[in-house]
Amino acid sequence: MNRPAEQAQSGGEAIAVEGFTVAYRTESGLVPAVSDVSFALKRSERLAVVGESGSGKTTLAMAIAGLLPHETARVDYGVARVAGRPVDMSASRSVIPVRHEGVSMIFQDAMTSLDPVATIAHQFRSVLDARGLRRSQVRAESVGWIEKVGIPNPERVLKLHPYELSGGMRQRVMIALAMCSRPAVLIADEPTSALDIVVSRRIMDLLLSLAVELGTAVIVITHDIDLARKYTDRMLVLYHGEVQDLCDTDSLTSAERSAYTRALLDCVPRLQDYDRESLPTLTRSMERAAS
Ligand SMILES: Nc1ncnc2c1ncn2[C@@H]1O[C@H](COP(=O)(O)OP(=O)(O)OP(=O)(O)O)[C@@H](O)[C@H]1O
Repeated sequence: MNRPAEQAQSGGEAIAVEGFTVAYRTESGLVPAVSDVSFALKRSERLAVVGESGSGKTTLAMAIAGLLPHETARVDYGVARVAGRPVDMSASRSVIPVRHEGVSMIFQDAMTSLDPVATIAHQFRSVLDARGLRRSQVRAESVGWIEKVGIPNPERVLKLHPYELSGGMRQRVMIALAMCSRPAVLIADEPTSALDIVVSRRIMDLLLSLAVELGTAVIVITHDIDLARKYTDRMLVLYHGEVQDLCDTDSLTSAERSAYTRALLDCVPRLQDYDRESLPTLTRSMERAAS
């Protein structure tokens, strides 16, 4: 994909991980969820992580963001850098996970990540205070960010609580809060699956234009292959926690792709398939792709 603004921002490495492996601690011992994942992204690059339910997408995202505590999971890796600096990505020693510096994350449901009892102004303060800004600067930046994400009347919105906003507005506030720390990497876990198709595409357009402006690399976790193909440069396909393919989005349909990736693509519903006798399943499609 050729985006001039993006090229101006690109160049530097945003994130690099090598041999990234995560296992959950359970009563019956360590259960592997992600095995030996390696990738690197430049500033403004966009990676989609796709795969069926349970393939390890969220685990990968949470571990990279630093949101898995030590009691829950063990994280092993060879190399982990964010914005060129080594980062300790072993699961957080604290019971309350501490987000890795330079990595922000947004979730499907803004209500679960916004503090329900704090005003929007308070939530901006708690992020922007970390940058050592004066109170008046925090206020001005908060107003600026609310405007940037397309919400009118920012002074009024700052006084509201999350439950007083619509779902689309909450999602926009969450994006503003995630981006105002100017992260090198933004991880968006199913950012639009709770929204209708029109709002969902608008939110993706907004998120990615901010990422271009700030030179932030974006990792989108999604089940929506069409969304991934429209909005990302590269795809990482996971199955049982293992990488099946890591390729340019444009080459996703190439015959060189793994049987799993081809089966996953075969399961994307298409309008022209309306008269298919039975819907494709991953198991049947994989058998066909492998034969
Ligand atoms: N806290 C946990 N303890 C033990 N196992 C877990 C825990 N959380 C997730 N798992 C397991 O890890 C594997 C990967 O789960 P994960 O949620 O990362 O998959 P996913 O691809 O994000 O799925 P989905 O698309 O449904 O969100 C699954 O087998 C899941 O059951």
